[in-house]
Amino acid sequence: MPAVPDKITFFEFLTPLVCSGKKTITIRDKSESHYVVGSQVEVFTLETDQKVCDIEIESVEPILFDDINEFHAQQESLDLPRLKQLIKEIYPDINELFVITYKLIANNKSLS
Ligand SMILES: CC(=O)Nc1ccn([C@@H]2O[C@H](CO)[C@@H](O)[C@H]2O)c(=O)n1
Repeated sequence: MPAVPDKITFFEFLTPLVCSGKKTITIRDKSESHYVVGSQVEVFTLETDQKVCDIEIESVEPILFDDINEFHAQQESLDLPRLKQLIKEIYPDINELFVITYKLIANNKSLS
């Protein structure tokens, strides 16, 4: 792993939201919290490892699962119950998570 991570994966079904600029945060565990503010990161689909767009990291902040709220859901472009369910599926026993905020820089494909 490079000192400054330059790649992030998302579930394929979420990548249109990331690459259209609708989804501007992701919530990850500690192992994926080492992104550096100001760095550029390539976005790939988890399932097929396809590059879909580039983002720039704007912030990385700790959060507890119980503190995830409507505001995060809006930034995720997901319903809050759906977001919490997804996070519980991905990180079943983890309470200490990180909100990674990013902005879209460039698109690889035109997503319609
Ligand atoms: C290895 C890998 O790709 N992991 C993950 C982990 C999370 N997520 C999404 O981030 C948000 C907060 O967890 C939700 O929208 C999740 O669905 C994702 O797409 N991919």
